Amino acid sequence: MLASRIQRRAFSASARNLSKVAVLGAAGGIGQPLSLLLKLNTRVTELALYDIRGGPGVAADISHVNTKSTVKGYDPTPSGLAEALKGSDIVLIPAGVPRKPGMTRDDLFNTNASIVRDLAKAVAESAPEAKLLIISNPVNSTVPICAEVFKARGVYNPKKLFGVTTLDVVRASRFVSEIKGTDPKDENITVIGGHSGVTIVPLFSQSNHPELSSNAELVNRVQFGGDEVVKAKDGAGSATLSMAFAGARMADALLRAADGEKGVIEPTFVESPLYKDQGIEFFSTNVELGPNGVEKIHPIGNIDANEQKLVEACLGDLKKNIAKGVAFVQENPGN
Ligand SMILES: NC(=O)c1ccc[n+]([C@@H]2O[C@H](COP(=O)([O-])OP(=O)(O)OC[C@H]3O[C@@H](n4cnc5c(N)ncnc54)[C@H](O)[C@@H]3O)[C@@H](O)[C@H]2O)c1
Ligand SMILES: O=C(O)C[C@H](O)C(=O)O
Repeated sequence: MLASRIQRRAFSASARNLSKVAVLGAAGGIGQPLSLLLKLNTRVTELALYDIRGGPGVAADISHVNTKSTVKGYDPTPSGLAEALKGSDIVLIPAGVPRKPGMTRDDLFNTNASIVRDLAKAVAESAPEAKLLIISNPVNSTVPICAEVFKARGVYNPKKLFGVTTLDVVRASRFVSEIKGTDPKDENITVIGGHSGVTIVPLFSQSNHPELSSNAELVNRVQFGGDEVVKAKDGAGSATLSMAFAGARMADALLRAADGEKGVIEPTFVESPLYKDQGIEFFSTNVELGPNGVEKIHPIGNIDANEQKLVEACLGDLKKNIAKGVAFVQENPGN
């Protein structure tokens, strides 16, 4: 009995991968708490923190947290960025500007598109095998930007590129638990589509509370939850702490899948066959994760008439957002 427990423990320890995780934009509002949460994740063995300002300071601070992983901050130079990326298994990108009240995520495109394009180039050159998690908005466009950059360099692997939509799932679960007086851990809400306004489609008909799909106020709150935070922060940015939590959850899901855990499923914005016939290359649904990233893309499943209308509204906007990202790289390939 004891021997088999020891054997099992020895197996799980030896089966664990060494995992280097890099955060690009690590000194920002999301980057700092995200890096801290990654420092607390025992599956992370090496944490590489890069930012155009403040990376080494954040790294020195976090490195005093007494968990086993090593933490290093890198200089804001091309060679610092390359060093940070080299050997990374997972790269998270929260670099870029956040919204102010009155702005849409698409209003961030002009600034963030080139930031993400240039960081994606560095990832394609220094860590083409890494799983790349894009947080920078507008996610519906920044993910296609990364795909184009990778394609141009012949290193695109659609199984390894993810738009992080986990915050929508986190919010949906929390908002439902507030209405129903339940524990959010028991409220698993699938959210599909993209990550902005009407492209965010919660599927309450598939949850413990199917009747909530007709609760227009709740659906609207999930779709525009980001605006709530932007308004409350009153010019000081958008969601950072809840986003760090969500980003750390997505990274953990990939780390668990890489360690061989089966049945790890998260909704995430990936290249998807589901609406390709309508010219929509990327879509978020539940995705089963494995050691190589995307293992299986789930279909949207049964949805009710309310949700069908939401999906229709989503597809139009999503198609435009994706096309904008693709066109940007084609017209502005950069260096
Ligand atoms: N996907 C989501 O659900 C989600 C949620 C919240 C915020 N966001 C987005 O995340 C992004 C960051 O938000 P924030 O609140 O952390 O902003 P922030 O301004 O606090 O931090 C951004 C950081 O990026 C750094 N940066 C800028 N250009 C860089 C570059 N070329 N290389 C490396 N670092 C660079 C900045 O120095 C800064 O430290 C925004 O675009 C925001 O809209 C996405
Ligand atoms: O709302 C934003 O601009 C940030 C983020 O996308 C969010 O959903 O909170």
